[in-house]
Amino acid sequence: MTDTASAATDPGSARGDREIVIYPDSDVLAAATAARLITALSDIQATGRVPAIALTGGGVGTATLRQVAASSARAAVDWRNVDFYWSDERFVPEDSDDRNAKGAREALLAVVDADPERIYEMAPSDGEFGTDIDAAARGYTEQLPEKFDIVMLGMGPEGHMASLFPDTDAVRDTSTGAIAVRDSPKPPPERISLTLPAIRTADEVWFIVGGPDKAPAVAQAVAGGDPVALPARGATGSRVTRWLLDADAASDVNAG
Ligand SMILES: O=C1O[C@H](COP(=O)(O)O)[C@@H](O)[C@H](O)[C@H]1O
Repeated sequence: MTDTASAATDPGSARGDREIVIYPDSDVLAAATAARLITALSDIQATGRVPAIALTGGGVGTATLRQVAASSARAAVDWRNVDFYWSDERFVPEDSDDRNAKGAREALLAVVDADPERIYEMAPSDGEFGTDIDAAARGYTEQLPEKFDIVMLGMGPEGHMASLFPDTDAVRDTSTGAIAVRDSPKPPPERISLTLPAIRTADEVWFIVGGPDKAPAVAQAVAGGDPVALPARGATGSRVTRWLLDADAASDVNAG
């Protein structure tokens, strides 16, 4: 524990370890997560492997990528040898500002000159599958790695992560792949998402969550329970699940 962050590890959690790290605000959360990401990717590359990572959209998720791009330590990573996937995507035209991939490209991938052959974007609605969202989801499933090293996730105030929302067919899906989501309560309605089993192939799952509106869902997620009611409960890494929080998002966990 330091004066800027506190950490707790729960080795008794059902699947892998769980770590909760609390940062004073969302800027520090993004900067510290960027540093963590650079170190994690560089460590995997040091073993001779190409890391497979699933990126997230969302406010703090994209801010984290900007912080990676701004860091001089980013030179520790060979960015041409990282496989980039997404945990979810909005099924809209490629140039739409709603695209998580567009945000990631602008924030990081274009800056570090990532290898286009290693950037696995979910198809847009004007891409190779046209408006056939099921075909687009199947196409993505075929591209997925056997397992991820790291899956990065944001979380909504109602506990959704990726594009798996409470009490939906999507969060109940037991396939290991990507699926079409047609009725997202958060716009835009059409999305593609990794399923819970696909997320759970990851060695490490990182939730990156900031803001007071997320506090109740964070507390409910870390307390455990039914993932159908609160999808974030079901997203766990086989080695570790990290909850990387700002103080506002963690406020109900502290109160507990
Ligand atoms: O719609 C989405 O929302 C979540 C959370 O976004 P945030 O801005 O509230 O942090 C995000 O993780 C997901 O990728 C995105 O599609």
